Amino acid sequence: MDTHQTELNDLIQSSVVSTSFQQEADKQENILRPKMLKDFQGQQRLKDNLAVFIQAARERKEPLDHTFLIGPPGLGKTTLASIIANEMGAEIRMTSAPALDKPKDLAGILTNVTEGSVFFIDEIHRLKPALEEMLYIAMEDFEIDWVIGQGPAARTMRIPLPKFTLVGATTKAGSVSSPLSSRFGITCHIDFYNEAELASIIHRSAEIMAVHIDKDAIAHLARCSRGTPRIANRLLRRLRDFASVMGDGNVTIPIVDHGMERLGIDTNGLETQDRNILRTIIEFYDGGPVGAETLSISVGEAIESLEDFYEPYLIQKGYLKRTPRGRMTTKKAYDLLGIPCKRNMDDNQGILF
Ligand SMILES: Nc1ncnc2c1ncn2[C@@H]1O[C@H](COP(=O)(O)OP(=O)(O)OP(=O)(O)O)[C@@H](O)[C@H]1O
Ligand SMILES: [Mg+2]
Repeated sequence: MDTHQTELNDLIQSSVVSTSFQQEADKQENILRPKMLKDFQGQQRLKDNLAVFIQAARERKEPLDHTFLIGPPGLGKTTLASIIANEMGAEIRMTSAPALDKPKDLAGILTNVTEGSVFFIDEIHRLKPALEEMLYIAMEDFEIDWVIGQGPAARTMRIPLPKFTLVGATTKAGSVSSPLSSRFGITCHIDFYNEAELASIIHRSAEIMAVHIDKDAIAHLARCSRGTPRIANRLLRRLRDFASVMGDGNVTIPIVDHGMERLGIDTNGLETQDRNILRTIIEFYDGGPVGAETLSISVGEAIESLEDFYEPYLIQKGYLKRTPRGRMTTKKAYDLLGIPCKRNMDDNQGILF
């Protein structure tokens, strides 16, 4: 076998994707993860559309079009990726862009995917440019260009790939290049869940976990869950602990109140760090504008978690605004913290009266 062939075989044999990222995934989370679309609560429009696209692809006996999942952390992107595979009756391979270092890493996976399977890349906005270019061709033409050998002996080989579905997920749609995002045939924006949707998620999780929680307590917990299923489930687990240690095992309104108080979560679902962010902008920067980097240092939070986790919810709830000059608090934030507002908050320049 010539060296070129050996190199090629190595590439095809190498299964560089680390499954450890999957193994490390919170086991508790996996237990509660819905497997099929019918168990995925809320996001009705998204589900209805996806159901049509999946059914149509199945009827045509084709893989589903490449699908782009966009939304803040914990709203169900990974869950939807595996639901897509389950609904298509397809295999799924999961990886995350930061785990893909060299073109070989991506090529190794692409040449190993099976016909009709789902290839999930989490945090796709972090894909390196060279890998992104390889992905363009793979997505569009189902082949990759692979350079074999070095120097004058180098040859480019076009390697055909099986037809697969790429599912890409990101919390930062703005950081994904337009050539990449335009190659997805289906784009799903996942929004924060409303209280009724969260209530049905909590109801379902409580049944799976065999936790007794009354209807009022579910509604109360839904209000405290930041519009996020992952948080709703996490809080439910903590409330189960409080209920079994401090009560009779049943999660009731007093247990929810007690638990939220101990965990530093208010009735708007804001955590200590949310209030700290708002208070810092008001007290240190006179309500803003303040740049994200300065703010992240002031509150001792990584810029990624500030931008991806904390800000989207504060913005959605109307406590914070992103302006070209930085972050600004709104009048609602002053009211929340009980700080008198001396500024005209409609004025983005922040001029005092
Ligand atoms: N629509 C839903 N119905 C029921 N449970 C849900 C739903 N969406 C998410 N969950 C639950 O929330 C948990 C977190 O969801 P998931 O891991 O899919 O979020 P994610 O968007 O991938 O987050 P990240 O950006 O951090 O990767 C899941 O384990 C699942 O139990
Ligand atoms: Mg995920």
